[in-house]
Amino acid sequence: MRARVPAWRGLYAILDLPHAGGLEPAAALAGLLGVMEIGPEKAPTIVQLRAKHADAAERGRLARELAPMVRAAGALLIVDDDVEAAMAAADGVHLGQEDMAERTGDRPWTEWLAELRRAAPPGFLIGLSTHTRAQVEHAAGLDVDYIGFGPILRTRSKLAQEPAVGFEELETVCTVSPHPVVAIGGLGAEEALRCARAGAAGAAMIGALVGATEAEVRARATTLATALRHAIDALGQPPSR
Ligand SMILES: Cc1ncc(COP(=O)(O)OP(=O)(O)O)c(N)n1
Ligand SMILES: Cc1ncsc1CCOP(=O)(O)O
Ligand SMILES: [Mg+2]
Repeated sequence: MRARVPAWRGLYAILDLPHAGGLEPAAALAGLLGVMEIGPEKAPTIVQLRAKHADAAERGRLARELAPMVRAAGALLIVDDDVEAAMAAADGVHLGQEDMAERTGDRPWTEWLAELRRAAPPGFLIGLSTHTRAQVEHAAGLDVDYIGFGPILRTRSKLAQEPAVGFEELETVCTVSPHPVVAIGGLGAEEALRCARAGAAGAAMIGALVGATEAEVRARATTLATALRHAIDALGQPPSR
């Protein structure tokens, strides 16, 4: 996904901080990046830094600390919410509907995104959360690289959450979205396979990737990424685009 034609598919690992397993950010990240050992083309290449409780300075510091580890592993780092930290240190940003509304005010989203593209480095990725079909249709006219869609199921990792959308709705959205669809919310191994079958390009996870040690995180991430990769390969068809 470094180029703006996202052929990427697989596990989208979210490093949610503070880490629920109690690990330091670098240790949790090292666990997630262990999946690169199964080969970049067979592994998740995306890690998102989601640090909702950090202030801008701390998030920027975390992004700068973690980005070299992610790059050294051949993966990509996306920063949640924080355009400035993402542009300074990472490969992309993930924005939600509320993030966009706050950033754009009265301005059309297309105009603000065009400005972001001009300011951002080449290949900078922009992801947008969607929760309804109307939002997916709106996103279809926006210059974003992928959409998140969910929560597919209820999640324990986000307090204020939209209603769960389910797998049937995911399948419909995957057929109508011109952008790759990253499913999110309440996903584990079984659910991720259902997302792949529904046509999702990726499955994003927080809780399923939490462990009390780096080795435990690594084992979870590797198992999930491998299962997802096999399911996608078995489908033998491109994901939603
Ligand atoms: C891949 C992906 N999809 C959706 C989200 C959620 O973003 P948002 O709706 O802005 O909520 P927060 O994560 O910021 O609380 C995501 N982070 N990643
Ligand atoms: C950030 C976010 N946005 C929608 S669901 C969710 C949390 C996903 O976490 P989990 O994989 O633990 O359900
Ligand atoms: Mg957000």
